[in-house]
Amino acid sequence: MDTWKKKWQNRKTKRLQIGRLVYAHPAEGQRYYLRGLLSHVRGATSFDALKTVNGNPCSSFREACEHLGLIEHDRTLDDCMTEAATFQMPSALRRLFATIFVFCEVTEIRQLWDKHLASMSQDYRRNQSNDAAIEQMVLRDIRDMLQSMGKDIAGYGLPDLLDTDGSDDGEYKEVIEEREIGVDKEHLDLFSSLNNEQLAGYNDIMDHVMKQKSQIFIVDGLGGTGKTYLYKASLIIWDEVAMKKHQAVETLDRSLQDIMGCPLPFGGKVVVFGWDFTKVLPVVTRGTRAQITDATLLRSYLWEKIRKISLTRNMRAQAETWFSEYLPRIGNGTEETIGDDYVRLPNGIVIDYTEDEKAMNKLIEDVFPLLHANAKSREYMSTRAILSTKNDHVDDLNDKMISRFPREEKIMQSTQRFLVVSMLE
Ligand SMILES: Nc1ncnc2c1ncn2[C@@H]1O[C@H](COP(=O)(O)OP(=O)(O)OP(=O)(O)O)[C@@H](O)[C@H]1O
Repeated sequence: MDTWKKKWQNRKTKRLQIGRLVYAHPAEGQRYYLRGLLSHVRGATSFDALKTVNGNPCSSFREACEHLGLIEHDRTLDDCMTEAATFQMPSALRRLFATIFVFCEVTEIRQLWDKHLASMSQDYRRNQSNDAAIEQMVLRDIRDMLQSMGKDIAGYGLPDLLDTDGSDDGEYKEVIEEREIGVDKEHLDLFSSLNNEQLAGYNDIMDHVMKQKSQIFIVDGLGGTGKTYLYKASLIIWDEVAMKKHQAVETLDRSLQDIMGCPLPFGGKVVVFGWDFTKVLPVVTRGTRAQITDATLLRSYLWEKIRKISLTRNMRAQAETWFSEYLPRIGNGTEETIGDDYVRLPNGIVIDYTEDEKAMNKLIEDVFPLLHANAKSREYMSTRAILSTKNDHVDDLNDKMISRFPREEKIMQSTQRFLVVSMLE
């Protein structure tokens, strides 16, 4: 390699030398794009040559990078936001915007902002009609996310953020927002339909919540949204805890003791766990039965301290009496077994088996009868599903189902880098 001393000179040593380009961060602008070009364009003899793509001169290193496909065009990022807006919640869109801001080289961030502000602010619009206030709320949220990624929102041409710390009375906006969520009457009315067991459990839990509210804890040094959430919560519900390793629950116990400054279990908070140990247990890679059992909450020092409320009536399968009786027999291990591990499934829920292919087709036809005619019905498609224990079977079933859908298959490469397979008209 030659050396540069006001002009290029041959190296004096004849040994082969391999140089290395210095690193450049995307935020360094032209230097970053120049580095990109130097790493990919062979044989360029000048800066202008680097800026020439397929014989066409570009006005900047960045533009040359764009034409060479080395960086994403602003339009792809715009497409990415537009596409995400069709299925993502506004909070997820704001996070995406912040991620684009930090990790992609957007030249027209303001244009991206103007175009997608409406979709990024939909949730705020429910409780606020003032556009300027809504804009500030979105800006604040994005500012916070950028801060957590080590970037400052100022100086990029976004609207000015008014000087507030984003909280009322020192409260985090997430906490305020949570508190503002209303409960539908439909859900409140469910109380009146609880069965006796459920009602007893509900009253028991609410008694504890009321008692806990009258306790006062001395807290030393509380900070962070998560901590505030936990500190203010009257009741914490953790469903399907049977699938979790007991260490996870013990971590919550210690954290709450720490946050509440109280040595009682879970810092004195009322925590309700939902579980059913006859369902899925924690995953212990290549674990034996004993190791899996050892991982459950049953083996925790907390288990003895937990008050158990049993719900024994199967309300889901009320109409199917035989099923609501059969299922607990399996769970409790009282159903007759074949060998150690097998049980006989009633004929009514089994499809005839002759060979894999035929059985699979029969299964699809049983679960999705008249698929062709109903494929466009949301109600039909969303009320049935085939579950399988193995990914291979899922893939196989998926292929078979897709081939049965009417119209042509289109495969679209998502700008969010997922492969989306859609059935478009
Ligand atoms: N008291 C009730 N009256 C009528 N329907 C009920 C009642 N309780 C529950 N159900 C219905 O039973 C079904 C199961 O309820 P839910 O999901 O709350 O149970 P679960 O124990 O959490 O079930 P899983 O743990 O399997 O998810 C729901 O469709 C629910 O509407």
